[in-house]
Amino acid sequence: MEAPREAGRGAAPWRAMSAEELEKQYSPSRWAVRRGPEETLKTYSEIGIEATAGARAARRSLLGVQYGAAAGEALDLYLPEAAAAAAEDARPLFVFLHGGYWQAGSKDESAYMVGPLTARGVVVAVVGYALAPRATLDQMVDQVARSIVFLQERFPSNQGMYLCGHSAGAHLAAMMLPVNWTERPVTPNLKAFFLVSGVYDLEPLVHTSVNAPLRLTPEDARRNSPQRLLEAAAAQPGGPAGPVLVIVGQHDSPEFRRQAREFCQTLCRGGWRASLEEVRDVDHFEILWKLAEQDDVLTQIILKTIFPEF
Ligand SMILES: N[C@@H](CC(=O)c1ccccc1NC=O)C(=O)O
Repeated sequence: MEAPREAGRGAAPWRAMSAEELEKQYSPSRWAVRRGPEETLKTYSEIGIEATAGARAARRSLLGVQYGAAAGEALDLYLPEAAAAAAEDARPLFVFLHGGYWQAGSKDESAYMVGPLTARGVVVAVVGYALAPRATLDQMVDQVARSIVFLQERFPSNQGMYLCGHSAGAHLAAMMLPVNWTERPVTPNLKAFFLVSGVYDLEPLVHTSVNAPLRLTPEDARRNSPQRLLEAAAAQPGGPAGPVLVIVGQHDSPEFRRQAREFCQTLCRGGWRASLEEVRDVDHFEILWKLAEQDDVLTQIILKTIFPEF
């Protein structure tokens, strides 16, 4: 059975796929090369829990800081070595959004990168957001925007805000690109985006099991697709923010890799300083859990973006 098609929409390859193939393309664990799907997801969770416990044991942290009044609107802050409190404001701020298809995952098992980044004096914020079916995608996008405003107000002298998301979190981070911050209480000092193994055109997901708790219509999907929004918009009002690194694993599925390529092309056409980074020999999950390693290639890309002079 072929995935439903809408007359007039482009010849995107996913439209010619069977429902079974589409389901597989958007099941990242089925593309892991070193372990089966179940073991992959189990390892991903174990490493996330272990890295987060390690970060909370080794670093000063402020947990469950509410950026909004609703349930789920909280973030964790991880602070570098005991700098003078005032100095914390004048540091780079790395903001992370976890994956889990907007229906799973949490800030409490996502502090993978805290060790290497705080060791270099970077403040790390791991943002939580409400999940489906309790929250809609539109509400999650608004929560992320409000968390970024909150962080800018909490760290007004920050040396740059670096927004990173993995998988569904990369989607939520990408949805910040078209935001007109003049309509928000403060304009964040966004210096770069790291979009890791994301989805940017959500319409294919409407026809997979991912959509069960989200219940997106094709219109909901298009409204929440940065690929669609940025095709129509030029670079961010007031000029493009800093570099946008669209990152994908060599062993991500062909659809995830196509989405990364096409989104990067759209950004470049819109005047953004975007680049495509394919990380060799990692799958959808290894690409993230290796951020716990100081010498990991993606850790080094992030650090060289934050500290170009080093
Ligand atoms: N059921 C999915 C799980 C998944 O896609 C996922 C799991 C953890 C973190 C991110 C994920 N993907 C997108 O956000 C799979 O089979 O790969």
